[in-house]
Amino acid sequence: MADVLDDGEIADRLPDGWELDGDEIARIYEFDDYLAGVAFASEVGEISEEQFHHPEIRIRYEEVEVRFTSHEAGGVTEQDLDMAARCDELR
Ligand SMILES: C[C@H](O)[C@H](O)[C@H]1CNC2=NC(N)=NC(=O)C2=N1
Repeated sequence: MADVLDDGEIADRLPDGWELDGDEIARIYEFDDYLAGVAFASEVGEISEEQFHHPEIRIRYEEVEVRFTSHEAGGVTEQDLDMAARCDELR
């Protein structure tokens, strides 16, 4: 099982635009219209299934919030940081 990172390690390595919120990392992506956000959420779902590491995704009008944590490990791990970078690459 992956090791949980401490707040300092996370702060040092969190990609721009992401924030640490408790035992999760989160980012809100903005879009010009609702369906662009829906399409992005679907792409996030696809890479999450590929990596078998799944976020909470909240789709709102013109924005999508993505939140990662490693449930089994009980906090933020390398996998979460990796998935954050992968989500950013979709933009
Ligand atoms: C049984 C467990 O849910 C699976 O091993 C995977 C599925 N996707 C997952 N996603 C996330 N974010 N954390 C997990 O610990 C996790 N575990």
